[in-house]
Amino acid sequence: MKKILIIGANGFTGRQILNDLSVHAQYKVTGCSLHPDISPNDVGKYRFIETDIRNEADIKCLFEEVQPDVVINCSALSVPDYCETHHEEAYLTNVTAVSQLAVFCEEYKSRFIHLSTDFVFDGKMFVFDEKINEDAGPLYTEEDIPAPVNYYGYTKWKGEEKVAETCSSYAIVRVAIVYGRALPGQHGNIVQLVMNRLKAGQEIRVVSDQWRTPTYVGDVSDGVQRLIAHPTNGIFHICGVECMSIAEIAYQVADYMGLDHSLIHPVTTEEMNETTPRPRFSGMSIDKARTMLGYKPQKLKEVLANWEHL
Ligand SMILES: NC(=O)C1=CN([C@@H]2O[C@H](COP(=O)(O)OP(=O)(O)OC[C@H]3O[C@@H](n4cnc5c(N)ncnc54)[C@H](OP(=O)(O)O)[C@@H]3O)[C@@H](O)[C@H]2O)C=CC1
Ligand SMILES: Cc1cn([C@H]2C[C@H](O)[C@@H](COP(=O)(O)OP(=O)(O)O[C@H]3O[C@@H](C)C(=O)[C@@H](O)[C@H]3O)O2)c(=O)[nH]c1=O
Repeated sequence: MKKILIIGANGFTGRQILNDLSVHAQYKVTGCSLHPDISPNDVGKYRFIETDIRNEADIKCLFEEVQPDVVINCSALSVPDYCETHHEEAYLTNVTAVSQLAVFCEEYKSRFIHLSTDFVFDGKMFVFDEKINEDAGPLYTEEDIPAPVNYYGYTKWKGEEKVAETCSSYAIVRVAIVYGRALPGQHGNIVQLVMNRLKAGQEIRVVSDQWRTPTYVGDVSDGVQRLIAHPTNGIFHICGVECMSIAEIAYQVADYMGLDHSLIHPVTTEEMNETTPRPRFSGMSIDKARTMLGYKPQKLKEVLANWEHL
């Protein structure tokens, strides 16, 4: 039986992976997070340990206790606006703590699966004109060199580097705009936000010039499970297959859920006046994951069609 340790198990992605893995008899799953178990109903299927990964002594106890074969790190300070104004805190969680986890993974011979982001890219290699906007152009591959435009992206890139230089067995899993149904107490996502606003008859402004490859949270979990079974080293883009603007995401939500289109107001990044810079384009190619892992994510409309059963 493989002993799996999921860090950040109260988070949106971490909880999905925790729930999915704990139903499999071949895994003995431990979830760990900073705060108490967000949904303790499923106790018995997994163990839960409260730990602060910024504290080296806590990590040591955790590894000693769990003796993990695989560590899946879904913890992070994951709000770009917060990281932009809290550099020290962001570096501590997204880089220093990750580096410590990597050292312990090496000591305990654990495979380290570490989640990262499309925000390591700046989008500047793409020329934006009418034609390319229609067909978002080439996608970033795992070989492309990061050049983050915000501090969150910088810390995630540095975290990736620590994992790659320390671990003998590792996978870096880059995801983007992770969506699905969040639990109360978890942060939401743009798909859920649009749905809630439109259902309530409220207007929403959405950027029409930021292109992403949105990722269903269940597909992240599927990709991670494939990486447990297929212990290859390196970076993997585990995201959706469709590259679309945030406005296109909003329109698909309205279309497939039968909601009012006219409440959606597309705006440019300039008009949105976001405090944190974001890459205009960060679409990632899943060719590597498709070929090496057999990864086959769902399209947004497929997830929306099944939304009530998620
Ligand atoms: N959501 C998205 O759209 C995207 C996410 N990513 C990346 O994917 C990963 C998962 O993101 P997401 O699901 O949004 O994460 P969340 O923000 O939902 O969850 C992160 C979790 O990390 C835990 N955590 C934070 N600090 C500590 C700490 N010091 N010690 C222990 N646990 C801690 C928190 O625990 P608690 O709740 O107990 O405080 C929280 O539940 C991250 O690496 C993120 O950078 C990348 C691209 C897009
Ligand atoms: C809240 C909101 C967001 N947006 C846009 C901004 C942005 O491009 C997109 C998503 O906004 P969010 O604030 O949810 O997330 P944002 O901080 O842009 O998204 C990121 O999260 C971190 C963790 C990552 O690593 C990234 O990959 C990415 O998914 O939607 C709107 O257009 N209208 C809105 O009302």
